[in-house]
Amino acid sequence: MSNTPSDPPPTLLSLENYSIKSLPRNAYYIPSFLTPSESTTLLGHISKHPWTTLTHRRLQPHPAPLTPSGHLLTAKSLPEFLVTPVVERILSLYFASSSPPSSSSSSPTGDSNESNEGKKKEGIFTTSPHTRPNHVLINEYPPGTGISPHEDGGAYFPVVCTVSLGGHIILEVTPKKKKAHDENNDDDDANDQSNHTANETNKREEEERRYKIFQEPGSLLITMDEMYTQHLHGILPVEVDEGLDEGTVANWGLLAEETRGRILEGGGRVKREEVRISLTYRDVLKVKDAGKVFGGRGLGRR
Ligand SMILES: O=C(O)CCC(=O)C(=O)O
Ligand SMILES: [Fe+2]
Repeated sequence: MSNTPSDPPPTLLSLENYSIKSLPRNAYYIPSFLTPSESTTLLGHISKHPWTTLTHRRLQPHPAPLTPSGHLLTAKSLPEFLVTPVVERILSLYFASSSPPSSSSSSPTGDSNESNEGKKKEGIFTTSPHTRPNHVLINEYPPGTGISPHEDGGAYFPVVCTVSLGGHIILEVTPKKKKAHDENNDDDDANDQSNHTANETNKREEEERRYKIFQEPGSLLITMDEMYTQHLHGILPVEVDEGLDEGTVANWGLLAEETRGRILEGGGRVKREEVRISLTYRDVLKVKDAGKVFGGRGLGRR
C-alpha cells in the first residue's frame, strides 16, 4: 500500500499525548490514525471477504473465529491487508514514560526518548503473550444498529485497539454493576431504609460514571487495564446520536475541530449518515496450530 505525496502517513506522538484523561485508566484516542486513502484501501479489501451475518449486523473474524473455549485454532496468521499499515503502526506506538501510567493523575510527558534512561520503551503489546495482535474482529454497523453493553472477557490480553472506518460512532462505557445488594429486598426496618438510600446513591454515581467516546473515521481507540476489566462497552442502536457536548464526550479535546463544529452546529445531535466499520485488534491468549492439533505438520505462525 502506498501513500501519495498529498496523503502522507500521520506523525504519531507518544501515547501519553492521546490519553483520554477524564476516563478511568487507561484509554487513548488517536484521531487520523489512518489516512483517507489507507482507509479506502482497507475498506476495499474488507469488501472482498465473506461476512458472517447476525440478526442486525455482519462480522468477519480474522484469521478465524475463536472456539467456544476462547482458543484461536488455526495455522493461519492475520492477512497482510490487516497487518500493513495498522499492526505496524500500533506496534510503533510507545509510552514516553516507559510504561502505562499507573495513576490517572500522572502528568503527560513529551516525546523525548531520553526519559527513564536505560529502560526500554514500552508499547501497548510489550507484555502480551505474542507481543502483537493476532486476531481482528471486523464489525459493520449500518445507521440504527449497535451492540449491547458487554465485556470482552478472558480470551484476550486486556488491550483492545479499535480502528473506525466509514461513519462516526459513539462507544458508551459503563462501570460493571457492583453486587446489587438488597435491591429487591425493601423490607421494613431502618437498615433497609439506609440500604435503599445507599442504592439510590450508587445508581446516581453509576449514571455519573457513564462515558461517551466519539470515534471518528480513521481513528484508533485503545482501551486497556481498568477500562477493559472493570467496564462494559456498547453502542446504542440509534440513527441520531444526541446529548453530545464538551461535558459528555470524554475525548472532546482530541476530536478534530471540524467534528466539534459539526456537533455544536447540530446542538449536540449528529445523524449517522454512513455505515461504520470497526476493526478490533487483540491478542488471543491461547493459540493452537490446527495442523498440529489434528496430527498434521504445523505451519507455524507469525
Ligand atoms: O465496534 C466496536 O467499536 C466495538 C466492537 C466490540 O465491542 C467487540 O467486537 O467486542
Ligand atoms: Fe467488545
